[in-house]
Amino acid sequence: MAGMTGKEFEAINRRMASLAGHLLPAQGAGNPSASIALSNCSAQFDDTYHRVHGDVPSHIPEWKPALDESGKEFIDIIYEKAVGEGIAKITINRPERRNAFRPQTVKELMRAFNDARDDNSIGVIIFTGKGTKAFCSGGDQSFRGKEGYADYDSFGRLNVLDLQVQIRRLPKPVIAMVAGYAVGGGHVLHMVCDLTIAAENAVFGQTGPKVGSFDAGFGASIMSRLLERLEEETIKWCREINRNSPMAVRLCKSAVNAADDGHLGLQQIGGDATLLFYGTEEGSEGKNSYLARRKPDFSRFPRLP
Ligand SMILES: CC(C)(COP(=O)(O)OP(=O)(O)OC[C@H]1O[C@@H](n2cnc3c(N)ncnc32)[C@H](O)[C@@H]1OP(=O)(O)O)[C@@H](O)C(=O)NCCC(=O)NCCSC(=O)CCC(=O)c1ccccc1C(=O)O
Repeated sequence: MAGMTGKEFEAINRRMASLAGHLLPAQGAGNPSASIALSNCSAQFDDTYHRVHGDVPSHIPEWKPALDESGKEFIDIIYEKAVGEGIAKITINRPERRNAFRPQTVKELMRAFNDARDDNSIGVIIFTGKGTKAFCSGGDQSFRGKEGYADYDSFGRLNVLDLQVQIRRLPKPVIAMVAGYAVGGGHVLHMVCDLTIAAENAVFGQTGPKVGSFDAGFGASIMSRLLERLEEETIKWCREINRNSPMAVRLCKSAVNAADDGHLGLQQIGGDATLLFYGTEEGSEGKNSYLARRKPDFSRFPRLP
């Protein structure tokens, strides 16, 4: 297991702060043990924002089982939504395999993430593993063949790569809630989330070479750990994020990833610009004139300096 450097810790702290929309105490930077302070950071502030909005509650919400639009039951995951608040929770449910993922698991995760993305009532998604021993121990090695991972109705493929991209591009914050091992492909899954909240027993690492695998993609990057009252802390972050403007949160996520993601990052943030433009009268004039078979009249829209 590798620890974080001060720089990495500072970077992740800044990343968390940008999504939650508040400043972190200065002593948090560069000190891994200061991640404990994150759990109390909103309570430490006596400012207008906190006077207006009050403290963020951390009680566990009432979770209701959810299905995606196909209505098919999930086998390898648990998909839930908090009653009355915009939080979805997606849990890998294979604790007997330390939540290793097989193709079935990955397919179900993709369906659930898709549903959470499309559900307007959801503002933030928690991604976790069942039990306290593991968040996820990576690809289930008993399903590994020469062409990748395959189960009864699939051919060999590294389908978790699609899931990684899906989470990275999903325009809502995804929080990894990690207890126990997050290793191999499981480590990569927490790395593609926007924030990781970890229990004290969390262990992060790249273990691929031990089993003749490796991740040359998102696998070798920052790591985080430490924090008690895991679910309460995670829920508190979800609620704080959900207090913010949804479009601003969406654009923050795009912006945070844009530079690292190159053309894909540009496509995401460019797509967000298109989305905003569709909501304007100027954008609508183009569509309306086309549908009405008339010339568009863009003359009433200013050419801003
Ligand atoms: C996680 C452990 C350290 C936990 O140890 P411990 O608590 O002692 O439990 P165990 O008794 O070892 O495990 C209990 C039970 O679960 C089985 N199990 C655990 N992990 C796996 C797994 N990954 N695959 C299959 N089975 C697993 C274990 O065999 C036990 O079963 P019993 O029948 O009860 O004996 C420890 O379990 C451990 O080290 N596990 C292996 C960790 C690992 O090496 N993971 C795989 C790394 S490779 C990978 O994830 C690639 C994924 C991928 O798709 C990919 C490919 C190419 C490029 C990129 C990627 C990518 O993911 O990004």
